[in-house]
Amino acid sequence: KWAPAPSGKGELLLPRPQAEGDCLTLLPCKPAGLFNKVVTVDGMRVKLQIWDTAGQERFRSVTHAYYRDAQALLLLYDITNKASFDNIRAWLTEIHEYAQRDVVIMLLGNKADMSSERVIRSEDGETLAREYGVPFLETSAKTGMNVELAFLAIAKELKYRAGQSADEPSFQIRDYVESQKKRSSCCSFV
Ligand SMILES: Nc1nc2c(ncn2[C@@H]2O[C@H](COP(=O)(O)OP(=O)(O)OP(=O)(O)O)[C@@H](O)[C@H]2O)c(=O)[nH]1
Repeated sequence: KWAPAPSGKGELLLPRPQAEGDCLTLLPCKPAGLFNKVVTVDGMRVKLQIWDTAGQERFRSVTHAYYRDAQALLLLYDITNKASFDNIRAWLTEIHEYAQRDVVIMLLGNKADMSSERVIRSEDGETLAREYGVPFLETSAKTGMNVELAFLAIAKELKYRAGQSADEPSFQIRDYVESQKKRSSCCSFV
């Protein structure tokens, strides 16, 4: 239940709440959740076990243990919140230090439906993703835009890696995402 803080500092102990009652008042009181999602990839059912950090990332209290063994990491920022975007660099640095070397990383700019409150341009997300060589999508949990695609792309990449053989055509997750993604409409026409 208790684990060292990130960045290797070690001495500060932070809670990993497992249930509502485990929380401290200054720390997020929602338990980090585990969810299963099944996606069908080329006729094969792939079960993804998804760990939602449930707000702990805002307190930088997501410990290495949360993502050290993960095969894929979805990094989300909120397109209406600059701080959430600015935090992504720190997480990418941390992930490169502590996550598995071949972890699949995807950058998602969420709340794409909230165009009137947007402060992070789509191009800014694209530029950051390109800098780190990761696929990028803008998503909306409200409308569902690109949500299935994000999970499908991850599942395809993991399935490809698991069964990689010389005669199988190579799968490029960034190309796949670029070819499939829906873009949020920028303008309204009267
Ligand atoms: N319009 C809109 N609202 C969203 C979207 N995603 C989440 N929200 C809203 O934003 C608020 C926060 O959503 P959460 O899913 O709790 O966000 P979170 O970052 O996971 O928060 P924690 O669970 O505390 O980490 C809620 O009111 C959601 O309804 C989205 O894509 N569009």
